[in-house]
Amino acid sequence: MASELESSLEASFSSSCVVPGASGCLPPARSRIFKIIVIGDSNVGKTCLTYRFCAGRFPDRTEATIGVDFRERAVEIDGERIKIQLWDTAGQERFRKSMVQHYYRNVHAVVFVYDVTNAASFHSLPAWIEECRQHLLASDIPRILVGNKCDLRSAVQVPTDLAQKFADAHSMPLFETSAKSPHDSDHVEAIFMTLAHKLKSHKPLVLSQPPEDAVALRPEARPALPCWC
Ligand SMILES: Nc1nc2c(ncn2[C@@H]2O[C@H](COP(=O)(O)OP(=O)(O)OP(=O)(O)O)[C@@H](O)[C@H]2O)c(=O)[nH]1
Repeated sequence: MASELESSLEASFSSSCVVPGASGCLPPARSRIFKIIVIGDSNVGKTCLTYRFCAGRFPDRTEATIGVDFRERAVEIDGERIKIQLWDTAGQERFRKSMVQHYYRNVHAVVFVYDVTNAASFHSLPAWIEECRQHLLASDIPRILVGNKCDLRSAVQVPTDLAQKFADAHSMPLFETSAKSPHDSDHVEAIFMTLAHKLKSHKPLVLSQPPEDAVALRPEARPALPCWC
């Protein structure tokens, strides 16, 4: 499944109409697709965050992710319809092994997640950053840091100023949020939409030739490092 998905991602376009020229069918509306991987320790809430953004609600129940789950949502930014594809990865090492190389192919952005009520999940972040480095993730792709479960105020173990220092040291913006309670702190919707805006402006793709039934893409010359300030 991952490899099928990746081959479609290599094109980074999708079409809402797959029968060119069929009567009554409008010309295909192509959307750019952005692959965002969501990584962090098990139980920090990666599934709930991706579900909140794509389904608009907190899931009734979750189980440990095995391998990877995909969720997708189409959004419109400045008149362009783009697809945000979230790869919800397994936090447990035993459920990651077989899939890990797939996560890191053709990635457009990374979301690092920790649980504000679990200091260990915060202290694991350097290991997740190192994993990205080992998989040769380009240093200029957008990365953000998300502290989840802010609704559990009395149980917070990771103070905001500590998390902010870490984020600053790694040139990432920090968001504190709750997948469960959308009114707490930064809104999950706003976090992913902010990322979508950055991707739209910083990762342009252009058609190399007008396609009939095939699309070839090449990235434009890369702009300078994105500024997250
Ligand atoms: N209170 C609270 N609980 C949350 C929140 N987000 C997730 N949870 C709970 O945390 C637990 C783990 O959530 P998941 O989304 O499955 O965690 P995960 O990071 O995907 O875990 P793995 O799949 O094992 O990597 C579940 O019991 C969720 O209900 C949140 O914002 N607030």
